[in-house]
Amino acid sequence: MSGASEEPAIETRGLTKRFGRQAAVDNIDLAVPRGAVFGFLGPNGSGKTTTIRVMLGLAGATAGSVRVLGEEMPARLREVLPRVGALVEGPAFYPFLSGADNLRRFDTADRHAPTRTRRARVADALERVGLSHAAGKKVRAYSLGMKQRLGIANALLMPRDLLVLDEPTNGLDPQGTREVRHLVRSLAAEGTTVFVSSHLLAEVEQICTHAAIMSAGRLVAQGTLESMRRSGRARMKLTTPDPADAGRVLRGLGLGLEGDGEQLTAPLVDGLLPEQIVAALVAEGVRVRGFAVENSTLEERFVALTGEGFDVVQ
Ligand SMILES: Nc1ncnc2c1ncn2[C@@H]1O[C@H](COP(=O)(O)OP(=O)(O)OP(=O)(O)O)[C@@H](O)[C@H]1O
Repeated sequence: MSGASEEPAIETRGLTKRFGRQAAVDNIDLAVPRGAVFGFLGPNGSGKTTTIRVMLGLAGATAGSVRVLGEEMPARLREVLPRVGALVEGPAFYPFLSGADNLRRFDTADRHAPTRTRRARVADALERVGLSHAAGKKVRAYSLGMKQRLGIANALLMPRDLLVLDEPTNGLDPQGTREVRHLVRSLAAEGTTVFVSSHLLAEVEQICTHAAIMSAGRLVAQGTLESMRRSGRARMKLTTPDPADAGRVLRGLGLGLEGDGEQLTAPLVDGLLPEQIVAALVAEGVRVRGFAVENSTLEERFVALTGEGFDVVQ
């Protein structure tokens, strides 16, 4: 049993989904560890939603395999889905029913959900997403953000081992975004694995432990946030009143300089330690006022891997 619990929460092997000749998802091997908050990043159209749909059995794969919570999908769909909460393309709510009544309807349709505790379950889910005050309001009067949160409440009606959220903060105002972030953190603290797709880098940096980057249907990077930052090239940053001399020394060490004036930066190169750079500068009489080594940011990694800029809205 312990072996099973150590299997990744989601694992794909060679997963491919074609629409005609286009591979929307192209041979991806994704591994989402249990307990992770996993950010699934990529520009629009890179294949995130298609991957999620195939993962959840909403669409069939052209090739490859998917395991969710240690079970083969879609063969074990009926066993797996009750353990998975999902928000994909917003569920269809009845606009003329209240938020609470809509959740009750979804809960009624779930054969695993006991009737006796329905009322409390719905109230709890609404409270978790900050919608208690609007429980009795008709959904047609909800803002987009409120509908989004109601969708998450729906995914949270029953305890879940895995929560899959496709762009959960789309359309949310800053307050709503903060609430969703807070919610994701508290779910993770309770041990739920959260898989969240996003094109918002800041969001992923703030809440995720792991991330993967999609580009044109391919998985171009995945791992812990730390490892993704590390795998980019670190840079040195020098402040000196002697930029001309410093430039000469740094170029002599094989560093490609950027910047001018008193601030010089350069990507570090293999086999040259920061302390060796400082020693060489000092030996040549360059006055070092400041010296720092900075890891690449996730944004730099993303741009380097996908060739696209990133929407860094908070
Ligand atoms: N049902 C479909 N039929 C044909 N092509 C599709 C279909 N669904 C998606 N695609 C195409 O597959 C590619 C990947 O789309 P997908 O929606 O998975 O990307 P995404 O990364 O989720 O982007 P977005 O954030 O815009 O939803 C796109 O080029 C899209 O046009």
